[in-house]
Amino acid sequence: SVKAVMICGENGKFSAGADIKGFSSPKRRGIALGPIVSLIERSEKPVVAAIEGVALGGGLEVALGCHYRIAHVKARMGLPEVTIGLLPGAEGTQRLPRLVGVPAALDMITTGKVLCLVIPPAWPKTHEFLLPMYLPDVDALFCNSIFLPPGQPLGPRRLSLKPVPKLPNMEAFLSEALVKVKKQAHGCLAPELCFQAVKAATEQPFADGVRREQELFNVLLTSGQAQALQYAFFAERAVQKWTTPSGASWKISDSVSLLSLGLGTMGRGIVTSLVKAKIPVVALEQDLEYLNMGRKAVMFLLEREAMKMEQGAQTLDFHNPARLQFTVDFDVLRDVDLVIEAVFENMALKKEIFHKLSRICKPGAFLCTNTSALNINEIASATSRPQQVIGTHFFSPAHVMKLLEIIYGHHTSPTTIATAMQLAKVLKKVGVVVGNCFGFAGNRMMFPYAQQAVFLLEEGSRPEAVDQVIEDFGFRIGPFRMSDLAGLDVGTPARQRHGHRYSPLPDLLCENGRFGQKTGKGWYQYEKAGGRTAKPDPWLHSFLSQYRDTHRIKTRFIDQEEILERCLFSLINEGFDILAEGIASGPEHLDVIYINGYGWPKHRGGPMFYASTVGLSRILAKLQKYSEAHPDVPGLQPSAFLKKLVAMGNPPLKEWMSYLSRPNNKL
Ligand SMILES: C[C@H](O)[C@H](C)C(=O)SCCNC(=O)CCNC(=O)[C@H](O)C(C)(C)COP(=O)([O-])OP(=O)([O-])OC[C@H]1O[C@@H](n2cnc3c(N)ncnc32)[C@H](O)[C@@H]1OP(=O)([O-])[O-]
Repeated sequence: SVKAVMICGENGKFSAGADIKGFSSPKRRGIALGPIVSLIERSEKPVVAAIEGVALGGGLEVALGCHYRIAHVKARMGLPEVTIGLLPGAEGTQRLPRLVGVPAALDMITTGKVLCLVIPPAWPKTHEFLLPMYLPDVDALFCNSIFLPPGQPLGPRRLSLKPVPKLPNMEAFLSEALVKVKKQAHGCLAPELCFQAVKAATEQPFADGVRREQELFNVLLTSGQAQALQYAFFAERAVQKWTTPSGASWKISDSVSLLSLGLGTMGRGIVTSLVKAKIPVVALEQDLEYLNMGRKAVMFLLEREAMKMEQGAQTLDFHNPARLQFTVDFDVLRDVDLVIEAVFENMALKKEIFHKLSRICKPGAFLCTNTSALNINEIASATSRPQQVIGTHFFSPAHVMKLLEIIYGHHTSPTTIATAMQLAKVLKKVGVVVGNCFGFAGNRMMFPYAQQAVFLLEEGSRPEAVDQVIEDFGFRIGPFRMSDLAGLDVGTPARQRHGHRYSPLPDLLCENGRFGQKTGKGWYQYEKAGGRTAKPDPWLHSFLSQYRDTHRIKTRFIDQEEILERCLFSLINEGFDILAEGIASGPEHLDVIYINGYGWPKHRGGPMFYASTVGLSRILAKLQKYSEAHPDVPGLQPSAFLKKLVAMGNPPLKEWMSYLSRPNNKL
């Protein structure tokens, strides 16, 4: 008597796919999802997938095995397996191309993009995928089952029986698509294997394609990259549940409307970020000249962002003064809930501004500083409300980079921290709460890394050699290309004197007018000032050899392993000190910071996860070797916490913090 079967989710969600936690456990439980999807498809009764909320991964694959799919207009669908180092393993790589064609299927599966329904006016009702049906009451739909004309044969509704739509130039299309997939993978395996699975659908019958899909899935499942990406998935969620040594925790939060202050490079990106998040903003500059320059830059960025937004998605309303206003008048700050200061990295200037803010802003207003390293407590001491002062360290370009490092001072209240975390969420950024020290967490780990890179030049290497090793590891950009991009005159590595080795190389280049891309030469040479194409520079090579002669530095050939280890292990070493001091509350926090703020390759999980895969004993042994060779470089002396973990038998990353009796919190 059954007329049709309806598969739907609960709580307004269809399904987010397989339980990712299940993949990391060696003994994966239960039978595979693929055969279940095929069983659904073989049903003699019509099966309809009623999609609300999300249909992701295995969830969408179940829907593809149904004969009909109907979706709520706000439903979101995708096959995001590639983002966790896998591929759709329930026959999705074979069914999706049969439904939407190879180009669309490849795009979805190799990028993991999640699609919203964009309902064009003249929606072709025959195109049943993403059929825009409201589901006010799934049961009513079920009773009516209005979609299923009686007696319609189910054969044509079974995607596995449908041929993959042909392309006139399939071979050429696929080879071009493969080049693009490889280019965007940056060393990550999954995108290319996703491509291979979809390619199999164009060449083999369904059953053979499914076998090929399973082979490729199993290769990825056991790859270290899948474990690293799944670790990063949960780490990004773990950092939302922040706590501080003083006992503040994530369970409280507040809403904000806000004003940003200062329109330097960072300020422009921050304003753009806020306007994109539909937060009313007033941008304030020191004088009209700077204000007009800043306004022009912000409007340019916003025009570009508006063009990038999907057609039909909400537009950016930034011509409306109620949404975005520019001024030089400090008095405008009276009514705002939150201020973000983004002026020059000068403590005296920041204290002067915070003193002024403290007098002008309403009592409940939060005062945030975008400083990248300066002492939050000292800035807060210039106000009468230190409990409402916090660091909100954006990363350049602020409207693109996902990381927002949130730094609490000694007096910062839990509500202030929670409000800053809420701001990160509203800006669709990843907020990470850390303690106050020079360089906080991210930059503090970056100092020894950048310092080692320059020392390697002194000892015989070249910028292009160091950058090559770091970029082959998976970083988008090596330390010297980064330094040229940021400008050598901006924040050179922390100079350590008092008997500790330091390198004047960056300053000497500046004295030679070599600031990087902005002057057309720095560690590399460029086609022109502002040029982007870095070319090795013979001038620099001879400058380095003269420099070595002057300082009587005996040069030697430095192999790739030493370059990688001295840069990354010194960064990781600093991370262990940061954990021991309670500046960060767990290794996941440092990994999320590096993945989202410094371009650490996500498929390697982050510096601390990477350390756990290399093995702490190996890292300790290498640091001991390098610090014996360079006794005047503190950054290479192994962290006491690292030594303790090795002495305790290399516990897994999840247990590291339990070995800290009580972090000697410096706050
Ligand atoms: C066979 C098949 O081919 C293959 C092999 C697969 O199917 S592989 C799996 C493919 N599916 C995915 O990749 C989807 C991943 N999830 C998401 O994209 C998002 O979660 C979301 C669905 C869009 C909701 O976002 P949200 O912002 O509203 O909440 P949240 O904070 O992200 O998540 C809320 C809580 O749910 C947890 N969670 C979410 N998705 C999960 C999943 N797939 N597995 C395990 N836990 C998950 C998450 O850790 C958090 O836990 P806690 O921190 O609260 O303890």
